[in-house]
Amino acid sequence: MATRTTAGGGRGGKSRKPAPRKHANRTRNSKGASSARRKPASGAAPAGAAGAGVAQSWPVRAARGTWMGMAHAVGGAARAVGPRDQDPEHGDGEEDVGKASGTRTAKGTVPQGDAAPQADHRADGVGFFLLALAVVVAAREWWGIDGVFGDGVHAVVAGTFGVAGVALPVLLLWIALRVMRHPERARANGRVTIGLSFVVVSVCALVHISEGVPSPIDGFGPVQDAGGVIGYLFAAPVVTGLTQWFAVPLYVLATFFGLLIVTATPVHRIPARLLGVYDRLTGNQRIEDTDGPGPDGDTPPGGGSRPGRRRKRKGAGGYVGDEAFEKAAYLESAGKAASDGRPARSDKLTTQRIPTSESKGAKGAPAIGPGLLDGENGAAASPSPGRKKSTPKPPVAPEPMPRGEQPMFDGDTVYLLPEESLLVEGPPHKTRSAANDRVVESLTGVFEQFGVDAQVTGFTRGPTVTRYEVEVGPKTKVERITSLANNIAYAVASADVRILSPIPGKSAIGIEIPNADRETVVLGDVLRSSAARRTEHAMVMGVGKDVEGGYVVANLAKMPHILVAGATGAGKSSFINSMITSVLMRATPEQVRLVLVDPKRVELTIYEGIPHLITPIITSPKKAAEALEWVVREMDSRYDDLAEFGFKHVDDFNAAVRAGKVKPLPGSERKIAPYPYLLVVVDELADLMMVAPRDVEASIQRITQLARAAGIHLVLATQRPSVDVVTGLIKANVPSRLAFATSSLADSRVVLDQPGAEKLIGQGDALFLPMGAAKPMRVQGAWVTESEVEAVTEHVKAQLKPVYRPDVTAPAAAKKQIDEDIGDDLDLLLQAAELVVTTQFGSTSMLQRKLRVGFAKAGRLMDLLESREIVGPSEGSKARDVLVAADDLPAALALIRGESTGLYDQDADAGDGSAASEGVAPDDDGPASGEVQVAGAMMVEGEAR
Ligand SMILES: Nc1ncnc2c1ncn2[C@@H]1O[C@H](COP(=O)(O)OP(=O)(O)OP(=O)(O)O)[C@@H](O)[C@H]1O
Repeated sequence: MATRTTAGGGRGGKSRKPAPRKHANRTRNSKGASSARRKPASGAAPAGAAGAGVAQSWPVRAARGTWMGMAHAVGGAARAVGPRDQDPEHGDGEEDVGKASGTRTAKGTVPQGDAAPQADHRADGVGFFLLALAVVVAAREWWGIDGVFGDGVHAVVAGTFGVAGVALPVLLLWIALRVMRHPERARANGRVTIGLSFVVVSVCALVHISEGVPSPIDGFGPVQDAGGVIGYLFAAPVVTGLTQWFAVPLYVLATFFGLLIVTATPVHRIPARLLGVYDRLTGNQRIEDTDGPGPDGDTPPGGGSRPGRRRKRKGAGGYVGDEAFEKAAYLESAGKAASDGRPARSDKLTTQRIPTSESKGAKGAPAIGPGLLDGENGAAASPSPGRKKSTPKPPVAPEPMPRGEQPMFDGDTVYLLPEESLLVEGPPHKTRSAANDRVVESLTGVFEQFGVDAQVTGFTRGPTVTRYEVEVGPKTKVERITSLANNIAYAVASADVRILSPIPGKSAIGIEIPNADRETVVLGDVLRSSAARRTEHAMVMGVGKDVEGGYVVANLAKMPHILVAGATGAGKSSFINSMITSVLMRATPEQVRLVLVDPKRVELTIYEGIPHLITPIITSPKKAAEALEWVVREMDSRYDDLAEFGFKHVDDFNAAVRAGKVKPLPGSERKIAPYPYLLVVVDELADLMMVAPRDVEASIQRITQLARAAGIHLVLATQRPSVDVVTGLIKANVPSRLAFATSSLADSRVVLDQPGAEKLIGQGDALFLPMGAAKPMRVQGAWVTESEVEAVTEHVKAQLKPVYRPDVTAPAAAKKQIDEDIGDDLDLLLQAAELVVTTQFGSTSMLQRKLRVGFAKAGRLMDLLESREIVGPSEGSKARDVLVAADDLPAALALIRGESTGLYDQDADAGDGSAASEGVAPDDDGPASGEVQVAGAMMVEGEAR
């Protein structure tokens, strides 16, 4: 079996030898060098065969200059007419068939760097030549211009292609326009040439057969009037050997095949492509693929409503179903390499207007900078000069914002997403290297040595590991291979050999062996891949590359929460960096807001001051615990709004708000605006679990159970995936997992519920188990350098200052009046209550044993439980009666915590956090609830523009 080529290396297949990295670097350097060399010539001299260093006489230079001047003028005109599709993968825009017109650019995107104008020049030269040729051929073949020259042209054209030569001008014109309008698509030229060759040869052969397969021996005239020399050469042998009954279908098929190659259409995508062509012709817009796009209500980063998308996805009731059950991870399909990706986003897509707030004059604060209005709370909203200053400890809880309201970005500001060019391109993907061949030899050697009837039938090379496929003979037990694991490891000199038996979906055993020459997967390439471009959802992040070299991206909104774990140095922080950078690259602060918790104090500092933050980066675990409680309140408050306006998901609510369908209740002055997604990132869960395990666990549980529909998503990272940090409760509610190398098998089991992560090789090598997936997929995490992150954050910070919510890290005003007699024992008391109620066994000695406390302490806890009517009075040595049923445990715990309303009782607590803490009347008070400010933050009216 041949090596599968899935990424960067393109679809060259077996024949294409991947360039070693060194060579790739050299190529890039030489490109840089040559462009530097050419700089003084400033576009006059094309990159040509003459070479920059060869001196040319002035007539030659003048002729070249004139030619290229004309070529460039024509090329420029060709590029200026109409929209140009941008497709980085295939260089052809075929992928874009059926894509919403909003993804096209009116101006077109010019390839970046010094190489871009050079490429344009070269392309113009070639294109202009082809154009001229088309005119010459048309002059003779169409308009019958006579003369010696004309006869010569006819002899060549008709002699070669026969009557099919009539179509040559059209073909030449198409190629010329393609070359001039899309110089960046040069990489696809090989494919297009092969496809066209198939078409031309087949058509000539068919024409020749239809004319009775005339032979040049009988005179050249009939050959010219049939399929020309090409037609003869291809038709005659097949017709002679196999009759025309075979030849005709063969060449019809070959024509069809050629067209598929030219348009880069895999057979299974033919219907979608045809549909796309139909849509294009009729101006219809629809989702291009079944598993691609984000949930309804996604707005393209640049706004712009997408009627087709909505039409297809919206059900009759307007609710699209539980989008979270759609796929969380997108994989680039085989062959869709994107290492040649260039930014395809139009200016339109990267721009978002943040409109002037004519609303809420009472609350609006004065502008503090050009185009910027500060938020409600001047002090809290000012840019954060440094963490210490930006997180002043208020002596009293600051005045919270009204329920549902979020800080607004005001002002007539145009927000531009960062240019994709801020993220560098990585080296091309290798599909095979000498190291792979050596491993194949070693494996074969091991099988021979131990007399096992097995063969390495192929391999797929990923960036970090290669999966070698082994097929065993008919009477050979699969276990014989697995039992050779140690010998294989010895033979290939690597301890990290992982055997998959079988490879899912294949009758073959997979042996994953680290590459001696591993590659770095750069985030920029992942975000430019077709997998990433398939959806414009703001919460899509670049994950990395899988073992087959295909890019993997994931939609954080569909995870809907993820646990990231791995030993120190395994790559968690790098993953979080890639994730946040992905969000910054794709989402405006109006679309996604971040709560970053960084108890380690070093990892996330670089993001301090970005406008996506809803509160300064939280470094204190205690404040982090409070922030989680705020998230719970925020979630409740969003739920209230959804219920009030009759929506089930924040996406639907947002879509309705954007469509102007959500009106404030009569008498209310609420300014209704869409909610942003809220992404809460905790970069060391263990630190939080140390300070307030119960509170943190309770908040996480509540958020993870409910927050999905409210657009709130958690990312929990830890280097200690032990059961006391990742408790059963947390695990049960965080469905997506990403395990980097763990230090033990037990840790791997905690994260993934299965072994495997302990065999990973670190530095971003990970097992990814998105929600709903049966088996984890191995990925090499995307890498983004600090300077790239800095460039991106500088870009976003330069445009908007963060507008912080003042109440995120403030303890809730209504929070718990913990009884004095409990003192510091709250956590223990809660555990005691839980033990007693769940076991229905009121024994002091049990508390002693289970909680590991002394007799005196256990007795005191029991007395406290008695005073709260959880257990009955002491009956000597007998166990006490338990007065609370297991079902009522949450309410009992809430009572101990001093929460006036049941935190766990959803109905009772709807609006509690907000109403009680924010001093507005509770929901059931009609007029007051109508006056509550809505859902404030995200004024995305600008999208309509
Ligand atoms: N995706 C990646 N690609 C290439 N190298 C990586 C990748 N991820 C991590 N590394 C390498 O591993 C080193 C450690 O990574 P990182 O800091 O992300 O680990 P960590 O798991 O966060 O560790 P800690 O828990 O100690 O913070 C990085 O400095 C980098 O050299």
